[in-house]
Amino acid sequence: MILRLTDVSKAFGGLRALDGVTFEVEPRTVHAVIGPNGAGKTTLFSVISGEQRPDSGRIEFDGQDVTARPTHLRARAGLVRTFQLTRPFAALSVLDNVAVAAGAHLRTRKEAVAAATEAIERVGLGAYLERPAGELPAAARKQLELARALALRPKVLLLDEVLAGLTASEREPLVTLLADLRAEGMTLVLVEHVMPAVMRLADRVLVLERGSVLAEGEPAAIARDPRVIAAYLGENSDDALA
Ligand SMILES: Nc1ncnc2c1ncn2[C@@H]1O[C@H](COP(=O)(O)OP(=O)(O)OP(=O)(O)O)[C@@H](O)[C@H]1O
Repeated sequence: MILRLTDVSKAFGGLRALDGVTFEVEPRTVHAVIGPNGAGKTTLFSVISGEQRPDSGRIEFDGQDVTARPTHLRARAGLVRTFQLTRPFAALSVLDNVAVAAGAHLRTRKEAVAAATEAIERVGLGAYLERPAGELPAAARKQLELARALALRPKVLLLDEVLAGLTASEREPLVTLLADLRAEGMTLVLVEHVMPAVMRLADRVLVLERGSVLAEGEPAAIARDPRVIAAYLGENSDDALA
């Protein structure tokens, strides 16, 4: 077990964004989190990464209780997230955007630049190293966000809708990269609406509905689960099986 949530709850006023969520992630696996809008997926990522503190419950990462640990220390230990809306420093180069992220965790600028360059090449942005991030098209910004996370050399990478807004041909290399990262030993947790990619990548799928776990299991079983079809997959469930 590399990540475990036990009975995690988080409310905003009277709204229970997370309501007693328990689940476990095995190392070297891909765990997808799906569910309708407002189900609590983003909040789940925020409490795992430490941007928000749960009201109750416990979060363990790599054998340690990190429930009260600040975000930067979780990231330094290898628990890293990406954001759905990417906000790069527009005037800085692609390299500097990633090096700034890496630099918070590495001792020297030289190490940060090396880690950043490696991550940028890995995501396929090598040709844009010196270009201002503000000039990147939307698809490349997604790659930049992924590079910022990879430069931290995560053990567990939390990916927030990294495929959203991309065309099928733009998705393809990213899906391949994620599969490669898993094969190399990284653990991935992804919030994703793109069901064919979820079905292809995920070892396990967690389904959230109104802050609670509706179902958890292997992708094929989840895609057949009548409760999941009713709550989320609906008419697209045939596509999901593809
Ligand atoms: N900071 C906040 N303050 C108040 N309510 C919030 C806050 N963050 C989230 N919520 C509410 O908590 C619920 C869960 O939101 P969350 O963003 O986690 O869902 P989601 O599954 O990520 O949705 P989506 O698929 O639309 O991104 C929603 O009803 C949302 O309006």
